Amino acid sequence: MKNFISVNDVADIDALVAKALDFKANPLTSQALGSNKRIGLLFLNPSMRTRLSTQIAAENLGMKVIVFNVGQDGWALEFEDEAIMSGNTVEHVKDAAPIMGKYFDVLGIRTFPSLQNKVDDYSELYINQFIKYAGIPVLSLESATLHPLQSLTDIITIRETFREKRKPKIVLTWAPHVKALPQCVANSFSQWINAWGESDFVITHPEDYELDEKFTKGASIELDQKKALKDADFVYVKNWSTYTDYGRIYCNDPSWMLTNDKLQLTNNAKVMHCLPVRRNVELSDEILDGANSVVTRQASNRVWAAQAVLHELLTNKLQ
Ligand SMILES: NCCC[C@H](NC(=O)CCC(=O)O)C(=O)O
Ligand SMILES: NC(=O)OP(=O)(O)O
Repeated sequence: MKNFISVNDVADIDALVAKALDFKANPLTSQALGSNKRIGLLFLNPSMRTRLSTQIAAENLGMKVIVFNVGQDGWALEFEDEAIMSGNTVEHVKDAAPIMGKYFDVLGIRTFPSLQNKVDDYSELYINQFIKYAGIPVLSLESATLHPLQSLTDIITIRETFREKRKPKIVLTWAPHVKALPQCVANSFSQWINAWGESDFVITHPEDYELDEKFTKGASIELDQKKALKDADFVYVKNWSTYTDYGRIYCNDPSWMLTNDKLQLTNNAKVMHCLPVRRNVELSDEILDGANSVVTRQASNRVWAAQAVLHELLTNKLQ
């Protein structure tokens, strides 16, 4: 694995999940691999779980870690090639990234979409510019359209929670929110679950909230949430803003929020969410505090996902 930007960088999802679960059982088995290696974690946007879990994962592998809140503490970066930098941006990624490539062995980057310009966001300009100019492996800590460390964690959590021989039914359901949020968690979850191919996968959302087909192709789309939830083994709850008419809130119908009543339709489903979550807007207290929620387990698995991926990046780098 050269970079970790999407599921397309993964040769074998099940093998990566197995590696993560091995690290969960024995966190410190590969301390020598990362010794004398340094990772830089660049945040252009806020983060709690990704920031902490990736640091812990890197330390478990013996790496040194520097976290840099570029968005807050660094010079404002320019990403457009041939830009005339007479505005607010101070330093071009073309100048900054090669320096980071000298300071670090691996570079992690967290960016969000603007939700203003679909073409720009979906071109993944920021992360691609870092890949182009840093010259070292780049790890997505969530980008404009995808969140691969989250999705790997989600599959790890499903794998360790579901013990039956048959394929689980997994439902990704849209939920209400007060803000226009990125599509990245939903895109990425769809992309990974489809590539994994080990489930009956259904996506449910209000009309006009369809995601980019590039990620959802292979899933069944069911606009009736109650029908979709029937016999589900896992319900993944997430808000996203509209994709087609980009970055808008068309619906804020509170009846889309998952409640215990709706959970009755499922096969006693485990409920998942990437977090952070707005309680009693996106997900009810009764679900989050109830026995079916696995959100804390899911977030704790972020360490093992990051550790498995860093192990792959370091192993590839040493070859
Ligand atoms: N890193 C995981 C999720 C990040 C982002 N959530 C947010 O921006 C929440 C903001 C708020 O609730 O105000 C999202 O949904 O894609
Ligand atoms: N789920 C997730 O990525 O959380 P943070 O935004 O806190 O990193």
